[in-house]
Amino acid sequence: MKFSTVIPFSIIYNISQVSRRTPELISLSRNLSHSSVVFCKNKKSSETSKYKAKDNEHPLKVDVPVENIRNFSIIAHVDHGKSTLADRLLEMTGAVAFNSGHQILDKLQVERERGITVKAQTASLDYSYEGDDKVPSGNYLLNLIDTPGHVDFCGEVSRSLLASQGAILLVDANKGVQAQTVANYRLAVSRGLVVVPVINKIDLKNADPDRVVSQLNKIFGLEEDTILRISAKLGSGVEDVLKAVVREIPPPPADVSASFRGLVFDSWFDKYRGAVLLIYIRDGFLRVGDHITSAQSGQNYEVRSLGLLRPSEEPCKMLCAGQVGYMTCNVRNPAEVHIGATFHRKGETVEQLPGVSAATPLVFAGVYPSDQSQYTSLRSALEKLVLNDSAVTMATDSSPALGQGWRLGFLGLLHLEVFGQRLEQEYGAEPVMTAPSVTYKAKLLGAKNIKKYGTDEITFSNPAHFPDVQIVSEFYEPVVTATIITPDEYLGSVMTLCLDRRGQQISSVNIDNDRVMLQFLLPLNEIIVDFHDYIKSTSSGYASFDYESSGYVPTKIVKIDILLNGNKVEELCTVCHFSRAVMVGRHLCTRLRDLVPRQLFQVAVQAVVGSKIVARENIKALRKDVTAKCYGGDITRKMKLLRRQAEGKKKMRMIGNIEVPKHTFISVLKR
Ligand SMILES: Nc1nc2c(ncn2[C@@H]2O[C@H](COP(=O)(O)OP(=O)(O)OP(=O)(O)O)[C@@H](O)[C@H]2O)c(=O)[nH]1
Repeated sequence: MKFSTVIPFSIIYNISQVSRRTPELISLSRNLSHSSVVFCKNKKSSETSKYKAKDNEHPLKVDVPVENIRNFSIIAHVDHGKSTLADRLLEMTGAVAFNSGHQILDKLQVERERGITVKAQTASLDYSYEGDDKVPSGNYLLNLIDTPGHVDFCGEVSRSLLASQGAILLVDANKGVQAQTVANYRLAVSRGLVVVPVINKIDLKNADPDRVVSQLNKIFGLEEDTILRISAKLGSGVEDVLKAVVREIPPPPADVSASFRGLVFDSWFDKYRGAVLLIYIRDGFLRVGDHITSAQSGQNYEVRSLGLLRPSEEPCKMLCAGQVGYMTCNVRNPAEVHIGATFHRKGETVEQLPGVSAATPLVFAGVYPSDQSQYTSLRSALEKLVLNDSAVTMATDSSPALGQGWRLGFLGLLHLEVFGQRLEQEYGAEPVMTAPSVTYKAKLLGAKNIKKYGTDEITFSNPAHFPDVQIVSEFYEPVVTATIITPDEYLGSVMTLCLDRRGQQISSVNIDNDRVMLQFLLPLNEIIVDFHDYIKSTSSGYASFDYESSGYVPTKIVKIDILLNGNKVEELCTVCHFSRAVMVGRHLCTRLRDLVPRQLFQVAVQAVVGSKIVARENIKALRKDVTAKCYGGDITRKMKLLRRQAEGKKKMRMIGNIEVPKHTFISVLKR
């Protein structure tokens, strides 16, 4: 069977001008052996590409039918070698030169600094397959998506899988199956993807691939002969991965002859072109100049540019069914972009493609400009960054101390940290980020209160919105099911840590001779700040941890108010479990004692729950030496001066109002 056919662009264009849905066109396009990929190449890439133009008269070529396209993601636990494998695949397929640099797809500064992937990246690769009993030889177009491994970026993995029919599941030959391996495998299988299991780092001295094979077999039921063994670093066995992708992963279920349907699964902002959308063409084709509509918002656009990522942008005039590429259509307002939206041709009605359900944010933090004059520029930076990181939710908020700002929702603490770092590095913004919190629920008492709020259950993440306990029958807090895989020897300390954090054990399974997989139900509030660090330090870095949201459970939470000299400071209040109130109160009081500037009189810092004071610190008074002018003389003279000073201070304390500078609030509120 011959796949490559060259069609002058003008023919395709003219046919489609007549009518896209006529039976003639459908049969013609089928006869053209699924003329699915039409793209132009710039001079440089056409030299390196395996798809050499058959004539130089026209820059457009038709190659690679849908049957020869493979869309796949690389999924794994953190640091199991996804980006390294992606580099090797790019090199072996000629997309980049050999040894062109480390981690080509980790483009962000934050990724290079931290050595982790935080953003899924796409690359289209050309691969010439020799053929076997299952698939014929030919030129294949492989669309690879390198995904992040950390649990906080699972939203990226989830979106990447939307545009994939298969996934390479990478497992470290030394560390074996880890918590995120389990989570990613389950996610891929639940989406109906074909999983290609690959054991990486077999070159390591203490690699034990046989043990990993038995783990994969025990946990996922994967057969030994389907598991590949490679060293992504050295490149050994990587060719087999390419072959397995072509052999095992099915082509996209695309219909070239149907009306155009495309799914937006990622986007970023370009200051010249507006929003750049990463689109998976499910059916039909899309050309520059086409008029399209977003099924989600009903808004119309004209396609300004199209292209493939190889891995840098390579413009083309057309994208066809099965392909993954980028598109710009002069979207200036980032809020118009909906990840998971289906695009179709203007005036047509199509069935929407299944999108992604929005990731549920678990951790919330306030973001405020350090100066209100920077409000507009910070808003624009936030909107652009949220466009690139659609797992973040954004709602306006205000604080008496920090002014107008936003309350942002994140998938975890690392996500929050990375977002703050990207804001600074990519947009030069230096906002104030407040301490993270979670969303609580409160069931209301009495018909009057239910009528007042319009509901019998209110939710709040901002401690300032904590309802009056008199009107609440029950509080609820979010919990997660945590999966922890740890070596036997650390089992005791890991379990102690979980129980300390109010955890309830669900299960414990031995996954091999020296590793245990634990499942715990843990309150989210207990793990958002430092749980991951503690797990790593109690297990010398060997245990891995992953979690998924498990709804809400009844709880006893209290609001801690902070009083300065008897006056309540609303912005400093916080919410915690009643058993932690004394500890949290003490911590806040100590911080304030060190941060609030000393006054001429002593100031009491108190942490109060309801009417009970749970912690107190004193900020000592500034002492003026009123006896400085008394050289020698009678002691009673000195005593008189000191007595007068003490009386004055007492008066001041009664009427004195403390001036707390803004930076003190910022230091206490921020993490
Ligand atoms: N010895 C050896 N080291 C490897 C191999 N593959 C990757 N590494 C190393 O493992 C570390 C992590 O590799 P990455 O490719 O960044 O891992 P990753 O899965 O992309 O990491 P995240 O995206 O942050 O989850 C790097 O130091 C790599 O050099 C291999 O086959 N052998």
